[in-house]
Amino acid sequence: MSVLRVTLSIRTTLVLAVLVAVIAPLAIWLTVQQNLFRSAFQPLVVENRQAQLNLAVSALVEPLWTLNETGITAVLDRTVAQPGVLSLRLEETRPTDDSHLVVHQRVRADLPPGTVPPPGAVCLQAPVLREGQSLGELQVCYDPDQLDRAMASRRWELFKLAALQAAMAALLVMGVLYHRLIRPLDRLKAQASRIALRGEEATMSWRHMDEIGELGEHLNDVHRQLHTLFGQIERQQQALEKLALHDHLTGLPNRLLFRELAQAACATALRDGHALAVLFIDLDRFKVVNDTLGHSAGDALLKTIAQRLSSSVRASDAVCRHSGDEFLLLLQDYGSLEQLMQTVERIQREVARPMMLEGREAHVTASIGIALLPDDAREPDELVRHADLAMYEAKKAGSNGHGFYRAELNQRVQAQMEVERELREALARDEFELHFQPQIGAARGELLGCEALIRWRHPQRGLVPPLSFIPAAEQAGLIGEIGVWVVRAACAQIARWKAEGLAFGCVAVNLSANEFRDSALVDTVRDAMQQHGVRPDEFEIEITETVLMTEAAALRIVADLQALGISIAVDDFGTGYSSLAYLKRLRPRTIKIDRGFLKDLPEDEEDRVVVEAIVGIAQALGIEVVAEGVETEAQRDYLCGAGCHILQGYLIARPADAQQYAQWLAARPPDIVSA
Ligand SMILES: Nc1nc2c(ncn2[C@@H]2O[C@H](COP(=O)(O)O[C@H]3[C@@H](O)[C@H](n4cnc5c(=O)[nH]c(N)nc54)O[C@@H]3COP(=O)(O)O)[C@@H](O)[C@H]2O)c(=O)[nH]1
Repeated sequence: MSVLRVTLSIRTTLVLAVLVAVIAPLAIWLTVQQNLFRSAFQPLVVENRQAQLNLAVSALVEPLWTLNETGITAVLDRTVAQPGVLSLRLEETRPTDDSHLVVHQRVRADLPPGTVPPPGAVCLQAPVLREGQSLGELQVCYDPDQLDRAMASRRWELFKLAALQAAMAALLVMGVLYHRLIRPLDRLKAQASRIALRGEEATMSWRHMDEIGELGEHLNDVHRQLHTLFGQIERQQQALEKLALHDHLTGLPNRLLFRELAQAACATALRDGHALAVLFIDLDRFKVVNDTLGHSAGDALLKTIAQRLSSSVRASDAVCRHSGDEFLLLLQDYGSLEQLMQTVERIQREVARPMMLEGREAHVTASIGIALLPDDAREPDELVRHADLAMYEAKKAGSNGHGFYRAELNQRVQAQMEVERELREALARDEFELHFQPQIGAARGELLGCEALIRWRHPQRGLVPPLSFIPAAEQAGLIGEIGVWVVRAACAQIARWKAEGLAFGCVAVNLSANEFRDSALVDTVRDAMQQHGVRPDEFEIEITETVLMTEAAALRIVADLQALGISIAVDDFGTGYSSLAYLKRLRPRTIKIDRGFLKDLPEDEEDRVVVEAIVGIAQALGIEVVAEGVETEAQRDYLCGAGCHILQGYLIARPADAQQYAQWLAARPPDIVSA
């Protein structure tokens, strides 16, 4: 069903309605009036005509009798001038001479002469009698439209009167409607528009408390409520925006806002040729403070540093918390490089000031990397990345340092990223392989086992040693996947040797510190051993001392591995913290003296002292000592004499792939030590 949409405004509708309401009754009234008039005046007209005729006839008796022509003419002229009379005709009958007929005719002055009676005229006639004797006959003809004419004239008068009344009524009604309806409606409309546009001045005063006035007051209420509501929403929105763009702990802009500020600042600096620097700040020793004094102290420290950084630079510069203990500074128009360095040193001095946390004095320092626009980069993300690289480089040189970005840092990062990409591909293409280096008993030379050492068979570069890719894998977060591969590959190899009937002893694998962050390592090892039927005495894990010192979860994971029956060897012993407390708690099966202590043996006295001390401690704790990197017979003899239990090194065999190692096992002399 189609809906007819009426688009007439209320104003137009009301005007039309008022006009119809005034004109229609007026027209009806006029029509009724006319009919009433006609029916009332019709008989009067007839009577009036008859009376006129009678009057004229009476008036004619005397002149006709006396043959007074002047009198006759006067009566006739008077009669024809009567309203409604068109013409008259008097036939005179002379008493003296009947045969002689005198006829008098009159026509109304505005009619052409000779038309008696005019066509369509209503004619009345009567004899003129004197004492029963006929003196003549008078015929008077009347205008048939006399009444209509009279009515028309009256109708026009009535119409003018009625129109005047109607106009006055319409004006009155329109005036009332305008003041009480149309104008208030217009005001309502304007008020609603202002509310819709959220105008401040939307409240209106309403004098008449009629329906529209009440509606207007309601709108005032609505406006007040909306105003309050919008105010709340705006405040909440501002709070949300602040939350989204600011760090909730320090209140500083976060990296999102920093990016926006930096974008605008870079554009202005490039346009105006001004200097601009981005400083990447990383706090040294924050982790130590956080770990020792607790997280609330760490939070307080970050807030203090945020205040110190903000007060160290101008209000036009931007300070932002990037993440954790990292901050970004945007220094606009910093002046000369010398002035920039003064600012950097001021920041470092401010950060390094001691502070009281949890009743204890604490202090941290700042490592700062600096990238400059436009020399180092032209857009914010790149400036931040380069400043980060410079900070990383500065930190490597020691804490509380600063350094500028250099292009070769980026090249190094590019190379690192390339290695990472290649490592991912290597994992996917299974390009890694394990090599094995034997470990033998120092006293009798019997085979005790081997160390599994990873190699990367690179399609172009050939066999790549682990030190060329393990650090990159650690940085790329790929060391976990590589560790899983090593564990599974070692277990699979053990299963193959067992299937071939080879006596291989115990296989030790190397795992990095990062791998001891995730307790899933225990499941990986258990699953691999179960899958390949490896016994716990056939499998060993080598960890470095630093793992135990730096990874909080490592001790728990090591304990879980030991609970599986797997033995632990502490690698590179003597190069790290060499904490006796850890040794006592961990109880590894072996410790491996780092080959750095062996290379100048037996000549170097200090190395001899270290080796003998390690052997002494190990013996006291019931731990066996592996001497790795044994290259000469003199080293071997000294180490055997010093009490080392196990030997590993080129003197016995170089690391070899599984096939060569199996051949070595099959061909090896029965007693290599005593040879
Ligand atoms: N996380 C993992 N680390 C691993 C893995 N495989 C090896 N590594 C670590 O890489 C480092 C270098 O290993 P590599 O190049 O294989 O060198 C080993 C031996 O070849 C070398 N060695 C052994 N005997 C001698 C010797 O007489 N002289 C000499 N100059 N070098 C010798 O020592 C390395 C073994 O050292 P260690 O592990 O400390 O016993 C090395 O730190 C490996 O740990 C892996 O799968 N995952």
